[in-house]
Amino acid sequence: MVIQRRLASGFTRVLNWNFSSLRSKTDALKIEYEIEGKKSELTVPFVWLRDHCTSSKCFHAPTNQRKANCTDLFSRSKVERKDQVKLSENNSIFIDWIDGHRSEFHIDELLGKAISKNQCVKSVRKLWNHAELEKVPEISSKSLDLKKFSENLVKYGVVVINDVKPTAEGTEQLCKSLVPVHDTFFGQFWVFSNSATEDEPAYEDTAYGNDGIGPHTDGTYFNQTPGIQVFHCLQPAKSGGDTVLVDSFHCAEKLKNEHPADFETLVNTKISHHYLEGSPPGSSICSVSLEKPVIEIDSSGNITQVRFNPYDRAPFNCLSSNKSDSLKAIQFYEAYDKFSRLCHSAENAVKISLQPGSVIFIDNFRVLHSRTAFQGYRKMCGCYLSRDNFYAKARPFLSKNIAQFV
Ligand SMILES: C[N+](C)(C)CCCC[C@H](N)C(=O)O
Ligand SMILES: O=C(O)CCC(=O)C(=O)O
Repeated sequence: MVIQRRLASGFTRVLNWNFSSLRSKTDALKIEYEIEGKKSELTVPFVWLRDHCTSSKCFHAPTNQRKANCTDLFSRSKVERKDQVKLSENNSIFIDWIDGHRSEFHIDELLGKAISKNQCVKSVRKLWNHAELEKVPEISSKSLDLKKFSENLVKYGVVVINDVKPTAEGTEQLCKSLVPVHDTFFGQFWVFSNSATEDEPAYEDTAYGNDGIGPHTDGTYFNQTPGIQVFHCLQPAKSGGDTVLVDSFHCAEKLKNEHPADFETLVNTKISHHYLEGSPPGSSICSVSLEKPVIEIDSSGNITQVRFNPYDRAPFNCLSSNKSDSLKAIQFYEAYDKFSRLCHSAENAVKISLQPGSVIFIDNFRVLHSRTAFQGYRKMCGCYLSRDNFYAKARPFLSKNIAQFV
């Protein structure tokens, strides 16, 4: 049945629909539609449609929560006769289900929910290397523009807020006003240096010394990785102690282009990280993550998280009596080595010298941080912030074309 509708251009128009069979004769609806003159079709299982019914019986609009618990979806998702499906003037599809319930689906709403937007994620992030990020984006705390802050963090994975009171209290206040803290055993808010005191407690980690530390993400040994890393250098070192940043998504994309098999290996091999404190190791703090991939991707292939910390890797207990496991270990090391080289390449690094008054926010799922060795006393403060809560708060601020993809 062909339906002609006159609509203003730019709107979606349903051209045709029919029953379609996937597993049984009539378990899906094939919808042919047109957007700006471009024809497409989509086969929508009836069970999907029933699951997305937004009638007040199935959906609680004030909370945007479904009412159904999915225990009887299939028995309710039956449509046997063609006259149980109707198309309205305004491109809504009505379905009268076997149990007498009626659902309405407007085509734009249906397509908006059915088709993944993940293909567009890449256009929102601006991946960078040394040449492409001339300067870490900065904004002032004096007229703190949350939209600008959020957009920079989403785009570049890093942003600096200037004109902050150069105290731990001032920093903590600023952070907590932006996003809820992501607490860990290091505490909600930390003050640390290379010379431990009661106010600047040290943990058994290189961060509390003055050696250089290579690029890494923090908290790889947690299943809930800290989302946003915040640093404020309250007292810079006499020399050294610079921060070096690397966009690991850029490195991962480069790996994917140049060595696709190695990229796949890092996506498909799961490894574990640990943080062990005490004597014997792990007797006072024993944080061990489940096995997770170094590069995590979504169902469209977009990179969603990099967990990279060569230092904090747990024993790689991947071997067995089966030789193919040993071969897989070699493949992993080859891939990890290539990725690590990219993460350590000067071509991909951006150096910044943190100063009192400037607080840096780093997306710990994406941007690696490292520190050069230093001489003299150096005092830092900071915290982890919840990335989920950042996005929950930021999406309404972000321009629509960014918000729907992150
Ligand atoms: C940030 N803070 C100073 C509290 C802890 C630093 C921990 C660094 C650690 N190797 C890791 O990767 O997590
Ligand atoms: O001291 C620094 O600048 C950063 C140390 C570090 O890498 C960390 O805390 O994760």
